[in-house]
Amino acid sequence: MLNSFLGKRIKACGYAFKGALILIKTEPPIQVQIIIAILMTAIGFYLNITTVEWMFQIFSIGLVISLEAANTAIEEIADFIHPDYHKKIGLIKDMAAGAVFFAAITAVIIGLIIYIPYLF
Ligand SMILES: Nc1ncnc2c1ncn2[C@@H]1O[C@H](COP(=O)(O)OP(=O)(O)OP(=O)(O)O)[C@@H](O)[C@H]1O
Repeated sequence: MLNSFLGKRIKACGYAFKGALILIKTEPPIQVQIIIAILMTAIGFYLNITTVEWMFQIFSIGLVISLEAANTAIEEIADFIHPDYHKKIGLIKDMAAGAVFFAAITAVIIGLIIYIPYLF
């Protein structure tokens, strides 16, 4: 029983990893977020930010990429369920994009709080 529980969890991790790879390979918004994440990580090393600042930066990057991934999945569902134009589909897609917007604004504010003191 434990074996099958563990086996299922390991399989689920495999599917999740496969999903992450698909997102990285095929979705330009995710690719852009990953480039920004790499750039911010390089800047973090260059300016030698503190452990707490690293924690906030990594959390912000994870939050934005995760929500971008969820937004992509919602867009896929919307297009699958209703490929034609519909006001409601537009609303659903805009709301999902709004979630990414909230995360992105939060990440920018955190970034400013971390980096402004290093610049002045
Ligand atoms: N089927 C539809 N019906 C109504 N409005 C739509 C529909 N598809 C897209 N839209 C509108 O166009 C906007 C962009 O939709 P789209 O699916 O191209 O998202 P996107 O963010 O540009 O996609 P991607 O991230 O793949 O570039 C939506 O937020 C919505 O306002």
